[in-house]
Amino acid sequence: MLTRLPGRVDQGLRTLSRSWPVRPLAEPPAGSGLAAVRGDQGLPLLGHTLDYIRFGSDLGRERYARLGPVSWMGAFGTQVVVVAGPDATQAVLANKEKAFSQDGWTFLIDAFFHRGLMLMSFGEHLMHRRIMQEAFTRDRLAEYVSQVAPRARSGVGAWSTEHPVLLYPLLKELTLDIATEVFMGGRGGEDTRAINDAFVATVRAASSMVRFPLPGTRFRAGVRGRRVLETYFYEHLPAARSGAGRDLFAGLCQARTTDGDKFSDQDVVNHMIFLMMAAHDTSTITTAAVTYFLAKHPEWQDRARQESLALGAEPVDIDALDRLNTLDLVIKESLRLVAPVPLVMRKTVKPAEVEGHFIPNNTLVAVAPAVNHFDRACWSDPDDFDPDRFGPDRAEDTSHRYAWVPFGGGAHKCIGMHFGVLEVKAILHEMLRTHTWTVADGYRVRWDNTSLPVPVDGLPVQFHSLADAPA
Ligand code: HEM
Repeated sequence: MLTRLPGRVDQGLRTLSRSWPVRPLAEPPAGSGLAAVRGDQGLPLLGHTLDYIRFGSDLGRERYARLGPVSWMGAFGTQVVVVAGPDATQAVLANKEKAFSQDGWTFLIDAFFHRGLMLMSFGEHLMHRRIMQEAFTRDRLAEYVSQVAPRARSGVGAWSTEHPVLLYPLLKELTLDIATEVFMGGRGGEDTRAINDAFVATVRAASSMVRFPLPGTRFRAGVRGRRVLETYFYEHLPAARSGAGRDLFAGLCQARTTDGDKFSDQDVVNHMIFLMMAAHDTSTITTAAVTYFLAKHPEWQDRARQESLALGAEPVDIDALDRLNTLDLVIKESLRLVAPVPLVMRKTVKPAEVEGHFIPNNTLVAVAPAVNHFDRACWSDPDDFDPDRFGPDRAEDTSHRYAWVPFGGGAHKCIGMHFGVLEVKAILHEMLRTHTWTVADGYRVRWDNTSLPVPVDGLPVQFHSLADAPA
């Protein structure tokens, strides 16, 4: 749908986006020496929602170049301060003065992901994070990988090579399947379809334009989906609590800090619902982006395949995945070019200063990691696909601590980062070991930014079985 817009409509939207009168958000306190944050409302009510959906992080890049690292815009029916560039990102995410809470997320997704780890702030967050960390140790990750690998194998093995397939929905199905295994230990397998539907409804609702449970809306479906998920997890909780299961659900039940802190039943259920959401779309988007870039750059596909074939046909374990160095470079580059979480939300709990700008109390703040990923001060030719930029000789990602931030930074840095990359690697390893793939000549994927970026057209890919390849 988005791709069919004629070029002149895009051009008109771009011109409109830049044409609004720029004004200060709020006057800084007299004598503070701080500058006002400058920006514009955009369309009444909608603000810049439409241009964001259309242009995604390109909108952030344009505003960063024009308005600097701290600006504001109308969005989500309110005013949002947008922070971009590595120094400003560091100021917000490192949060030294404790001026930024997670309530920026609460505003958007609390109805569905109530009391997930990412929605907690300060002392309470720290306590919950310490407990959750126990479910993400390397030993635990090794167990999860041992459950991912067979699922990846059977999933990829079933994909058609007869004609082009829409990769994105296939990957979504596969990652949901993997989640049922790794997160739930296959428990409640008979309910998988209903749970998947409920889960999809909650995720879709998070990006709903309508923010009330009116009949027929995504929001209402999401609230219902949340209820289904709660019932489901509470039903399976006693078994997860009592057994010695090695899945994530059991891991959260068993997690204890050295001080003996542990999760209540309610905590476990809330965290599970959030974790499913946090893990699912992000890993799917990353796998889709890597597949796309490898199709566009067959020399990298070949290079990655050599390493996968060298591992042999045994299902991979965590140590084997760690040896796939080329895939590591490609995944990092794909996460740079297509950051699955392009905005990280915060809200001020007191007046704050970022890069000499004054942000009033109670203001929504959106940090834009995707903009940093194209900053010419950090990256050479940032629009090019060039995985070697992450190699030891160039290490462009170390040009600034906050140059490469697909997983965020500071106290809320993604707790599932290693698991996410391992899952993406396990799927791609299986794809590389068994197939080659291409996209149509001249094809360029377009990302829909209504929620997290997803390929507008489902990403058509033609797979060829390696078994059929000439020797
Ligand atoms: C490629 C995959 C992933 C990407 C790009 C990603 C990205 C992010 C980002 C940017 C944040 C920071 C949010 C903030 O600062 O407010 C975050 C937080 C989080 N992620 Fe991920 N994520 C990925 C995979 C996963 C997976 C697989 C899991 C779980 C198994 C997970 C669980 C979480 C949790 C629980 C948080 C909140 C951490 C906290 O607030 O302390 N993520 N993720």
